[in-house]
Amino acid sequence: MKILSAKQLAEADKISIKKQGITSEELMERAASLVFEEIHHRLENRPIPIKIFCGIGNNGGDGLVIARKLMEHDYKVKVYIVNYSNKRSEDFLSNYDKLKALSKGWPVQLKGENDLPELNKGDFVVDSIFGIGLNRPIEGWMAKLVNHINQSGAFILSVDMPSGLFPDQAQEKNAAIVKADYTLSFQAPKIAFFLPETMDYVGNLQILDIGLDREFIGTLESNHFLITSEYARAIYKTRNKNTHKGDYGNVLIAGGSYGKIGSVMLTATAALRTGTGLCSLFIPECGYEIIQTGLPEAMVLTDSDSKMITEFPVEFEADAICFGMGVGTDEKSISALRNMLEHTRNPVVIDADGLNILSMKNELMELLPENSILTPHPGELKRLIGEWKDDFEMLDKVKAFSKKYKVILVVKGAHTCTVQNDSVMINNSGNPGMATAGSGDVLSGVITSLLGQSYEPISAAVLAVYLHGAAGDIAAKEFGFESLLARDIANNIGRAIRQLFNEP
Ligand SMILES: NC(=O)C1=CN([C@@H]2O[C@H](COP(=O)(O)OP(=O)(O)OC[C@H]3O[C@@H](n4cnc5c(N)ncnc54)[C@H](O)[C@@H]3O)[C@@H](O)[C@H]2O)[C@@H](O)CC1
Ligand SMILES: Nc1ncnc2c1ncn2[C@@H]1O[C@H](COP(=O)(O)OP(=O)(O)O)[C@@H](O)[C@H]1O
Ligand SMILES: [K+]
Repeated sequence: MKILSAKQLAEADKISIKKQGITSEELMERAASLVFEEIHHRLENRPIPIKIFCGIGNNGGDGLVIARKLMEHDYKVKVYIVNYSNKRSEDFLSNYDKLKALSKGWPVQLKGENDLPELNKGDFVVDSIFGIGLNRPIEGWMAKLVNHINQSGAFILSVDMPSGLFPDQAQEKNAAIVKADYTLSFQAPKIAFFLPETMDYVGNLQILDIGLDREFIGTLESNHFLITSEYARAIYKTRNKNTHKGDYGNVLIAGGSYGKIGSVMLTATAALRTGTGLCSLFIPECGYEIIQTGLPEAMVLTDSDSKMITEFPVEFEADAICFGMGVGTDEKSISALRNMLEHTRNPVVIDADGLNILSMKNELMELLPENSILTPHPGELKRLIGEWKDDFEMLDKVKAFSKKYKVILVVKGAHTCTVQNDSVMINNSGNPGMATAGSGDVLSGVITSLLGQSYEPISAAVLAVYLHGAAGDIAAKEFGFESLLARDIANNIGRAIRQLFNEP
């Protein structure tokens, strides 16, 4: 699904109004009615105090429509107009009149910090102050209002955007932004919903299709996409009946050191669970019995060193190679990675200490085969690309790095971003239970497996990230966040694949 900018969405509003022969007020009625329906569906006429904060632009206009519809359904509604200027939008004004006609009274006008209304824990707040029209940070008494709403303990539903959040540009530190429990956003996701510095403002996210012109949206260019299950399904390749293990890749996973053999075991388990035909590990000698006993499906080659990798079996003909988990950064292991890169033409997967080695020995970057996949978490990423001042600069630096070295970066996090050149594919599956040791090792195994099964490198990365998160979600249903182990993610990859086809 395309992630669109505020400018593109405003354009799509305009074009849709024209093509559908409707007024902007009718479009507002349509969009806000969908929000009303979501609220009505959840509250089921319970007498919860609903407090709606409306700005004076079109986001505020949405709030007025929502208020009117809720009143028509006998909800207990109080409307506050955040009256920061006299420039009310036309559609705000006509809905203001409609609301007045219905309620026979005036909404409460807020004009300064002395007007902040009482809010209680059990209240249901609708935040309709600013949407995608925000063009500067919220300041002065309105910032105090935002903090007042945030500290109230009320349930907060934001309409289109949490007010104060820029959809597609960097935010000032300590900016006043509504911290929503739930955001109902119109038509397309906005990038700020997924970036580490701003995702917490959004709460649960739902995108409402307000029926903007599909043809026009199809023509809009965006470098940013949200990975959906439909997209993952389209990438996935089914198996023929007439087939054998040789059709599903022979992968080689090189890693581990004394005390860290578990990492490669997790990677290999995940590769096998993702369908790899033949899985071999290259590990220091100390891991031989551990792997042969713990994972009989895998084959093992050992280094001459008992505790770390010092060489690479360059004669091994692998369909995909993964290097790095648990390796350490000893000079001897660095030469093992150099040796591997000097003898490999196909894209490889580099994770963990493999990435740390690349950061230490920049010249090795030049040896990476085109379209190799690097899977840094934020700490490893900093070592690779240096510090960044905000998430947008981070994305720019990652894009530049991808172009310079012709590699794919999988920037891991709550919403993992897979970056190739200028394009960013954002993942929405997964959960906080996956913040546990070894879950990154599992992801590398899934990616390597798909690479070995002849998926295009970018498809392997994107599908793997999606399935890894979906498998984590299935595992969390069984174990809860706290008990989830990395191996549970690997063991649920099959269920995540079946779920793509609604076969739980
Ligand atoms: N016909 C349409 O265009 C539709 C618009 N919709 C709603 O309209 C919203 C966008 O409306 P608007 O463009 O009117 O913008 P907003 O309602 O988001 O903001 C209103 C105006 O406030 C001013 N402003 C921005 N930041 C400010 C700040 N920090 N302090 C003080 N003033 C500030 C700007 O001049 C801005 O245009 C969407 O988010 C959505 O909720 C929906 O009703 C769908 C249809
Ligand atoms: N809150 C979260 N939501 C979704 N996914 C998460 C979350 N926390 C961690 N993950 C996923 O778990 C993995 C963690 O990887 P990493 O930090 O390398 O762990 P390790 O080094 O222990 O293997 C990544 O794929 C990341 O996207
Ligand atoms: K809002």
